[in-house]
Amino acid sequence: MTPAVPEVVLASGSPRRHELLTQLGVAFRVQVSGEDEDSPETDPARLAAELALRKGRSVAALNRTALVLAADTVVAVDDALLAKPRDAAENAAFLRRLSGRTHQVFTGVAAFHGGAEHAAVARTDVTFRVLNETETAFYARSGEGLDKAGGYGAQGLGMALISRLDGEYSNVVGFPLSVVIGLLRAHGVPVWGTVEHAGAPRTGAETTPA
Ligand SMILES: Cc1cn([C@H]2C[C@H](O)[C@@H](COP(=O)(O)OP(=O)(O)OP(=O)(O)O)O2)c(=O)[nH]c1=O
Repeated sequence: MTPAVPEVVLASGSPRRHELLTQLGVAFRVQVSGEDEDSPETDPARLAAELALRKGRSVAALNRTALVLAADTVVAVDDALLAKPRDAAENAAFLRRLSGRTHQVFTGVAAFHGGAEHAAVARTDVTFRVLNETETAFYARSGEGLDKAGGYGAQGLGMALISRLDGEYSNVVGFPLSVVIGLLRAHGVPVWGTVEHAGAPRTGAETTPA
């Protein structure tokens, strides 16, 4: 009996997530839930998991046989959570807050398949150089940070703001590949053309007779 390879549905509008999943050689469809991201949760790791689960749940309900993946990235500095800046002025304020210190990026990835759901969270510590006002204003005006949690993109010009990363880089840009690859393999989806079961528990709903 060969386990069936489920269709993969990515419940995310993030171009970074599309690109990273494509790079793994996974064929997938995009369906976005448009879930509202408000939550009273203040713990960043729990918030990232909760929002990823919320983003994926409604899409999973519409795609019961597929493996549905959703993600959420949360940037935390001290006790504050930095969402996507509203405008360049708020983006500059975020950068001043991050300048010369270490903050945490958490991405929750949720997987839904055969009626079961599961979320895992990755953490990366990111240290910013001390930024002067000219570079803060320049970066904020570039607009690059506006659609990104924390107000910067480590994959773009924002790379120049960072002096150190502790943890997985792909997690910072919104899709921790170690977690994603583990989830794909656990559900029998080939990564780079290879099916390699991670040994995670499989439910009857995930297998069909060959
Ligand atoms: C810190 C950081 C965040 N980001 C991005 C990743 C996410 O797309 C975004 C965080 O917002 P999210 O709410 O996690 O995701 P999204 O709104 O872009 O997409 P969707 O809800 O449809 O899945 O910030 C970067 O691209 N680079 C970075 O360095």
